[in-house]
Amino acid sequence: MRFAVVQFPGSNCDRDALFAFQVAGLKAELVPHTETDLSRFDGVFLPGGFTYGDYLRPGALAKFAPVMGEVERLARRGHPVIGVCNGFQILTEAGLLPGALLANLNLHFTCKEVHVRVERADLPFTRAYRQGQVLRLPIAHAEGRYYADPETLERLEGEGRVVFRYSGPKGEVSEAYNPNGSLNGIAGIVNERGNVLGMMPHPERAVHEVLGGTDGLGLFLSLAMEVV
Ligand SMILES: NC(=O)CC[C@H](N)C(=O)O
Repeated sequence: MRFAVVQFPGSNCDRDALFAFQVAGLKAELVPHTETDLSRFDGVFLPGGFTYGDYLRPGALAKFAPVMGEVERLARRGHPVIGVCNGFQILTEAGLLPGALLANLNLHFTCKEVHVRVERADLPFTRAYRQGQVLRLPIAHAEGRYYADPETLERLEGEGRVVFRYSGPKGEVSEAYNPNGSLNGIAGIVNERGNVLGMMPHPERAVHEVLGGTDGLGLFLSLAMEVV
């Protein structure tokens, strides 16, 4: 499997993502936001950062980048598409995932380690984990509060599309462990088809002991298990 890691103006987690793919033994390449042909890739990763300075809203300008037509095409064809942090914001702005990422309830940029519970371990992104497994991952965002209207939220929960939920170290879900005020403690979701993932925590920053943890590696190893 070969992955494209898209570099938008203002991306800052692109090289971390590339490193994570390499640690998992996957082929990945950086591609510019101006790329209009991703046909040589099997999947695409939209990294975190501050694309276009987060002007208007995070992701609101990046969704118009030339590469996004190809991202949509890959998503429609069922290829894995992953958006982390700013990448998640871009996927919601582009309409590839429902809902929105609003300003954190505390109105602060929050950079710390949190725990998330794996709610679905049967997806191309999570099959190296167990359902209910608790991961320790870093977050670093000012606008990570997941919001969706009540009907959408009910659908997401009913269809099992919440993939990661903020929790305590033992998997306890409570507002005390919700770092940004996300509805239902949602940290990551998938689309209906299960091939487009958006998440606020950074798995690519937790793939080696030297980074302080390896709990994010499972996401990349899961993709490596995928047979194309
Ligand atoms: N690390 C990131 O991707 C930051 C996301 C976004 N720019 C925010 O602060 O909400």
